[in-house]
Amino acid sequence: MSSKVEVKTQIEQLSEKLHHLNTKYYIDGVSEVTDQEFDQMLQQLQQLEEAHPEFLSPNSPTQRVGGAPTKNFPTVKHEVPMLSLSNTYNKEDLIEFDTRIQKDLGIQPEMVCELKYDGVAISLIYENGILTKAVTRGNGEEGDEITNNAKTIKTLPLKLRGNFPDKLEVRGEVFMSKESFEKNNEKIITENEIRKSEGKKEQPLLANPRNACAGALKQQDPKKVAERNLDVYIYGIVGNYEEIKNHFDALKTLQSWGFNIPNSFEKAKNIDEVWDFITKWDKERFNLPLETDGVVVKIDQEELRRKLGNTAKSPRWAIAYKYKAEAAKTKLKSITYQVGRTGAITPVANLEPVQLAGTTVRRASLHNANEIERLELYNGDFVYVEKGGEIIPKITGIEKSLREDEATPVEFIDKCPACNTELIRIEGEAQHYCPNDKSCPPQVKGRIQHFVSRKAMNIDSLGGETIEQLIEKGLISNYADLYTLTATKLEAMERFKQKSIDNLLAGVEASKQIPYEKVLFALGIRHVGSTIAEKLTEVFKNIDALFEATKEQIADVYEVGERIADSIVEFRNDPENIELINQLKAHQLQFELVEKENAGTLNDKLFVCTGTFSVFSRNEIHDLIKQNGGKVRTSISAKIDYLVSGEKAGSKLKKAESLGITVLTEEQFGQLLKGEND
Ligand SMILES: NC(=O)c1ccc[n+]([C@@H]2O[C@H](COP(=O)([O-])OP(=O)(O)OC[C@H]3O[C@@H](n4cnc5c(N)ncnc54)[C@H](O)[C@@H]3O)[C@@H](O)[C@H]2O)c1
Ligand SMILES: [Zn+2]
Repeated sequence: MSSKVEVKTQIEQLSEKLHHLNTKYYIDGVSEVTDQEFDQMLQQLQQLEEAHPEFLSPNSPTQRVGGAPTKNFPTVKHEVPMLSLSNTYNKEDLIEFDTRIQKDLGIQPEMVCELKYDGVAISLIYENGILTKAVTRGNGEEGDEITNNAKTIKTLPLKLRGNFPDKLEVRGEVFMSKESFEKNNEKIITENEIRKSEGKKEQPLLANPRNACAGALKQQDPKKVAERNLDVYIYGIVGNYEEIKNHFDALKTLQSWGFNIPNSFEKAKNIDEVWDFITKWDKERFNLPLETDGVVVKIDQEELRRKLGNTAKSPRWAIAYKYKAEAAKTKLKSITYQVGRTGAITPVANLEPVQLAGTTVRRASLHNANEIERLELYNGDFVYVEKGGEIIPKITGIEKSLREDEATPVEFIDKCPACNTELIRIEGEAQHYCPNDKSCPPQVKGRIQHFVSRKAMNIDSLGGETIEQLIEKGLISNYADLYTLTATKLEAMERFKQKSIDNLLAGVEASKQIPYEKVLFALGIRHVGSTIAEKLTEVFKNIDALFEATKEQIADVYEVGERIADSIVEFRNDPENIELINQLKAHQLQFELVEKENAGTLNDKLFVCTGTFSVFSRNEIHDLIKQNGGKVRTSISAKIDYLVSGEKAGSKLKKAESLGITVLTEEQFGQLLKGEND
C-alpha cells in the first residue's frame, strides 16, 4: 500500500507529464511517446483519480480535451462542446463497453462503425446552406476560427444542395492524404535545394500527415493552406432534427447535401459484427488514401445517445478502438550518441534497413539510458521497431531468443562524443548531459541555431552551415555576438554574396522587434519551450521579474512546475548567462511583455500590404500589425492609413499614391513599430 502522499505525488507527476505530452502533440506536432504509451499513462492517471477522488483536479488531463485555442485566430466558443473519444486497444474493453451500454439501456442497441480518420477535428457551421464558420476543436470548449483556411479544402462544400436546415452544424476530420503528404515533402525538398544555394535556412520536412495537416491549418495565409491540398471527411451532425433519428441516416443525409463521407461506414447489430468490421479494416485500411488509426463505434439511435450522455471528456455512447502500431524485426548495428543544444545526449540506434508501414527504417530513437536499461538492450540484438507519430520509429522490444551467447549489454557512454567531457546526470532526470556548455561545439552551434529558429528570433537568413562558418571564422561564439556582426566583418565569410550579407544583417536587425515571449524561448533555457515561455511571460512581465522571482513563485505558474523552475534558477545563477542577457539588452532586444490591450502603437490604424518583402514575410507583417493594435485590410481606399509596400508593388501602390496615402517601406514600417515615426 502506498501512502497518500505518494499517491498525490504520483498523480501530480503523471499529470505534469501528460500536460507536457499534450502540448508537444497538439501545439508542436511532436509525439515523444507512442499513442499507446500515452493512453496507458492517461488510463493509469484515471484509475488513480478514481481511487482517490480527493486528488482529482478540474485541470487534470483526464478532464480536459488535449488542445488549446491559439492567439493567431479569433477564439470561438462551441455551442456544443467538441469532446474526445474514450479509446481502447483491446477486444475485452470493447465487450465491456457493450455490456455497460446494454445494462444502462436495457436493450442491445444498434451501432454504427466508422473508420477513425487521423487528422484534425473541425466544426462547420452552415447558414442557409452557405459555409459561414469553421472552428477547430481547441480545448473542446473553444477553438480557433479558421474559416478562410477551411474554404481552401476542395472536398468541403461551400454551398449545400437539397433540403438542408437553415442553421446546421456538422463535424468532421480535416486530413492530408498520403499522396499529398508525399507531394508536399517532395516540394519542400526541391525548395530546399534553392534555399541552400541562396544561403538560406532549409525548411524541415513534414513529419507525418496528421501533424502536417494541423500545421497547415494554423497558417495565416489561406494561399499557403491551399498549397498543402487538404481534404475533409464529415462524421456527424450536431443537434436534433425531426427527420433524422439515427446516425446512419444522418450520414446518408449529409452525403445527399454534398458532404464528403467515405462509404466505409456500416451498421452493426452486436459486438461480434463490430469485431468483424474491425478485423476487415485492420489490413484493408492501408489501401485507403488517408491514414486511419482505428474504428469508431457509435450507438446509432439519437434518443439512446441522449439517455447515455457524456462524461467531462467524452460521450458515453461511443468508443474508439485503436489499431496497434505495425512492428518489424531487425538487427541493431550500432548506437550513435547525439549532442543537443542543451547538452542532452540522445542515443540513436542504427539498424539493418527494414520495411515498415511503407517506408524503409534505418534508425530508431532510444531516448536515454533508462530506455536502454528498460529494454535490456545488448549489442547486436534483434529488435522490434514500431512507428509512433513520428518519422523516426521506436524500439519497442527485443527478440532475446536470437541473442548471441557472447553478446554484451549496451553500455552508455560516459564521455561526450563531441568534446570528451565527462557526462553528468541530474538527479531525477533520465537524460545524460555534457556539462561543457561553453565550448562543446554542437551545443554552441545548437544554441545559436535554436536562437535564430522560426519560433524564436526567426532569423531565417541564418542556416546551419552559415552558423558553423561564423563560429569557425571566430565571428561569433554565442548568440549575443550576432548583434555585433557588420558588413565589414562578414567579408571574411567564404562563398557569401553581398545579398546574403544584406539578408543576414537585415534579419538580425528585424529580430530586435521579436516579442519578449519569443526572446525568452530563444534563450534556450533547458525545458523552457515556446508554450512555457508564453505562460511565464504572462506572469513575469519582464525578464528581471522572472530572474528575481523565487523558485516557488516560478514553479507555481500553471503547467510550469519544479523541474522547469529549477532549470531557470540554474540558468540565472550562471554569471555568463547574465552577461549574455545584458549584452542582448544593450542591443535592444525585447525583454518586456507588450500587453495586447495597450499595445496601441498602431492604434486602430488601417494597413494594406503589397509587393514582396525581404526581411519579413507578408504574414509576419500582418501579425505585427495586429499584435500592435493595427488592422489589416486587403484593398486600398481613402480610409486606409498606410500602405506597406515591398518590391514589385503594382496597382495598389499607384492607387495609394494617387489618394495621398502614406507609403512605408519595410524598414519604415519597422521604425513605425518602434514608435520612431511619431
Ligand atoms: N503520443 C503522444 O504524445 C500523444 C499526446 C497526446 C495525445 N495523443 C493521442 O491522441 C489521443 C487523444 O486525442 P483526441 O482527444 O484528439 O482523441 P482521438 O483523436 O483519439 O479521438 C477523438 C477524435 O477522433 C476524431 N475522429 C476521427 N474519425 C472519427 C469518426 N469517424 N467519428 C468521430 N470522431 C472521429 C475526431 O476528430 C475526434 O475529435 C490520445 O488517445 C493519444 O492516442 C498522443
Ligand atoms: Zn560535449
